[in-house]
Amino acid sequence: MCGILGVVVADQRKNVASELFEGAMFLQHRGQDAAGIVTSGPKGRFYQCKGNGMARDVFTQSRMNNLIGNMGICHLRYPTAGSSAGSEAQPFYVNSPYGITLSHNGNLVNSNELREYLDEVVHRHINTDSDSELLINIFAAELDKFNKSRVNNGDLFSALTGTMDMIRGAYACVAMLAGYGIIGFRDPNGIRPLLYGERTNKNGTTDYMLASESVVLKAHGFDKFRDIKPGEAVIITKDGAKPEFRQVMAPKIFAPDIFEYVYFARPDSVLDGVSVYRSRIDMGVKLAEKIQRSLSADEKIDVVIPVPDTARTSAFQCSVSLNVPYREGFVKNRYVGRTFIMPDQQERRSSVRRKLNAMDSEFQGRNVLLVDDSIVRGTTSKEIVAMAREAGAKKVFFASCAPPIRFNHIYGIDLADTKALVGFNRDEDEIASVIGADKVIYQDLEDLIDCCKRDEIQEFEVGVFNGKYVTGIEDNYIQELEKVRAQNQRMKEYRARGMSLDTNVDQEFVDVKPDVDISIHNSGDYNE
Ligand SMILES: O=P(O)(O)OC[C@H]1O[C@H](OP(=O)(O)OP(=O)(O)O)[C@H](O)[C@@H]1O
Ligand SMILES: NC(=O)CC[C@H](N)C(=O)O
Ligand SMILES: [Mg+2]
Repeated sequence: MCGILGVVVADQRKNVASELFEGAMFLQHRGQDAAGIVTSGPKGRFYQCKGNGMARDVFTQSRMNNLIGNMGICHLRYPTAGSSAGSEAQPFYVNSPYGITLSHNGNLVNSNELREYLDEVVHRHINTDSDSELLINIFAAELDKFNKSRVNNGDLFSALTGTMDMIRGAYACVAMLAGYGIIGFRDPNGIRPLLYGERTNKNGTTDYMLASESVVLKAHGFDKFRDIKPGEAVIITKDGAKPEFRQVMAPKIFAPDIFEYVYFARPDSVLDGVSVYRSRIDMGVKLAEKIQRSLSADEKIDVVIPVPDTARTSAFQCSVSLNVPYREGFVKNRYVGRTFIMPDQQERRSSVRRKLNAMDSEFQGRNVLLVDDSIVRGTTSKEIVAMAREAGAKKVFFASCAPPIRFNHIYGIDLADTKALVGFNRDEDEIASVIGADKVIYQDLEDLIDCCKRDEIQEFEVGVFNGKYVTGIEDNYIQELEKVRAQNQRMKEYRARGMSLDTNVDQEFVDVKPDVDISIHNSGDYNE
């Protein structure tokens, strides 16, 4: 689940790069694997800086100095399709037609079909395994159909209609046309979030921002903001004209991904009118009710302890509702990022202990209720339960604000293959025994939906819990996804064992891209 951002400032002499960098810091939790900025400056030229790593590592001062122009877009990547190769870092760029660059959050679920079309019908070269590269090329091919030396807003909107007719899946995007402006659009189910905001300058001019989460807009003074609607697009030109909005595709069932509220988004964001913080408070209330129904009289809880960081809001409310003391029994190392979105399982496992440390005083001789937002692979929960026992806990109950995750997430959250999910083919007692807890208590799906539901949103994308995906998927999509994930994983292990691909080529790796590959326009390398 990536973070995307776009800014156009009215003052044409100003460089927008530093504002994009600061905005990226507010979206870092959405993607830690790669970061990129592209700006558009004089003569309609693009200036790019991107590569693997966190924003602060990729966007060094000297690189930032080279990013000129009063408009630009940014991307924080958490790979969910293809690999984590440097060449798949975004924004993507195509030079024809007009020079387009694009940042994508989400996943396309008809990649095979699109790849075939791009190759056989419109003859466009695809250089990576990324679905986002397919998306930018489909948009470029649609724009090409006008065969004009210059396009206008109407053409761009029509090309987006053509693009949305072809692509299937989840997508919130910010694109930029060289020397022209930035474009935001969101899939017709509104699965992934995207907001638009305005900031009025002292001289009466207006700056514009597009971002994945409201927290960026607020922090940067874009205080007039709203969500882009499902199937809607906006074009913000660099000349200061009033932005134009258009419904480029009729909206379908409005079904934002519920996982944004469970785990992904920052608590201080409001997405599609729903406060992430409030929804997590409500999750704590409902979870407490479920816990009361699930525990017998002799299963007494002495203390509620959150699994930092995301679960803290719900855990606190849960303790209030249960009328049981709340204690921060695990201290989080603030220098370790989110473990779940790390691409490598080995790294995820060792990170849990580096990230969290148990204080014996809060566990010793007590029956503890550990509260987490979700249990995915069980990596965190297994370690956490062991740490609670090592710290002297008598009984360890484990509660999850989300229901059991039993299916793939196919819209931009790399939740692991079904077989790697601890909830796959296991009931709650079996899960408790795998993670070593005395009991596991899960939120019911209807309750979770109730916590997020508002008048305007009645449905949510909840495929990870029930296997029903709002867009449907192309045949073999999941098998293909799992195959590529497994190949990437084996490739990493293969390299970790120091085996050279040149001397010992395994047939299955022949079509897997190396971790660091080069390309012409989308190179992951950057110059100082
Ligand atoms: O079952 P697992 O595979 O371990 O995944 C679930 C855990 O991963 C996430 O935490 P993470 O450390 O990524 O982020 P956080 O600090 O925001 O809680 C999530 O909040 C759970 O704690
Ligand atoms: N998490 C995301 O939104 C990822 C976007 C895109 N599918 C990629 O892998 O780069
Ligand atoms: Mg967590």
